Amino acid sequence: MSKDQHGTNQRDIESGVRTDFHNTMSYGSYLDLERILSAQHPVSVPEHHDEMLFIIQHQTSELWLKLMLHELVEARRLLGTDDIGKALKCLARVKHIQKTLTEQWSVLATLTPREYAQFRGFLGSSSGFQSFQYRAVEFILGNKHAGMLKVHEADPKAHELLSNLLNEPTLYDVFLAALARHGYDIPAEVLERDVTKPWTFQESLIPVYKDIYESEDTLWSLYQACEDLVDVEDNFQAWRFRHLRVVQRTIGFKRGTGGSSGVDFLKRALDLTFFPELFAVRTEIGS
Ligand code: HEM
Ligand SMILES: N[C@@H](CC(=O)c1ccccc1NC=O)C(=O)O
Repeated sequence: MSKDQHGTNQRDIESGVRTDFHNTMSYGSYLDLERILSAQHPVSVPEHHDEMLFIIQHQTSELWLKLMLHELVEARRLLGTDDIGKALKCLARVKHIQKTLTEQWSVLATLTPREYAQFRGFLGSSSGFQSFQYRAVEFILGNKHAGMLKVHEADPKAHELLSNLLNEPTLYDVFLAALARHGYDIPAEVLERDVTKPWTFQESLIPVYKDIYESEDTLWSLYQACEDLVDVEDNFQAWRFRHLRVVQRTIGFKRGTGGSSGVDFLKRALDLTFFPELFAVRTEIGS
């Protein structure tokens, strides 16, 4: 191919393209980029090059967590009004956000142990354990823990959000109430449980799920909702596992800045489950 066939290698800006934003909303003003892009404040002295990666990895995670919570709250509301199809739309989005959050660990995994050690001391006792949005997502999915509120006493808005979620039914509570309205036999003690407590395994739900999974008459959207909940739990565990592995390759078995034992503490989260009956029923499913 001759050189001049490549032309100017520059795209003309069409005459219709708007270029004057003195008096009209622009991309940057709509998205408040001035604020977002001036919110990275490395604390290391002298400033460590890799602290920017560390900050942006966390900030982008928090933005995705914000959207994830927004969608989970809406999915819970829609299940409460029997808008199952619309709730599934929200859960589908949640699942994609989770995938993005899990994939983005590979960016932080480029941080070597020595690079991190060079600015870790400047982080003091701050830790992801104090992420109120992460805790809010855990709460709405059923991993309630009243003791976690204490961490947020110095931040009234975060404390209020978590306190509200602690006292409200979880996504799963609302789903089970929807199943009851659709004629499934959900025991009263399940529907009237103390929602401030973590969900615990309910044997009585196994026949309900066996029926949903095996009957030809099951409403497709209810079946799909069960599978979406399984996906959400799977994706959540995948995030926890990637966090654990990145922590292990970065700080080994050092204690966490938040005061925990570190890797060992994170490992114990892998034993937690949001929707245990949806996994247990699989043992019972026949041909
Ligand atoms: C080099 C990077 C990271 C290291 C070494 C690390 C380390 C740790 C450790 C040791 C803990 C246990 C609590 C403690 O004692 O501090 C923890 C908890 C946590 N971290 Fe990270 N972390 C890293 C990156 C991240 C990122 C990018 C996020 C994203 C938001 C995150 C979110 C969390 C959350 C939510 C918890 C609480 C988990 C739970 O309660 O089970 N971490 N982290
Ligand atoms: N817990 C981490 C520190 C850490 O990762 C962190 C520190 C400040 C803000 C967010 C953090 N991310 C996750 O825990 C550590 O022990 O190194």
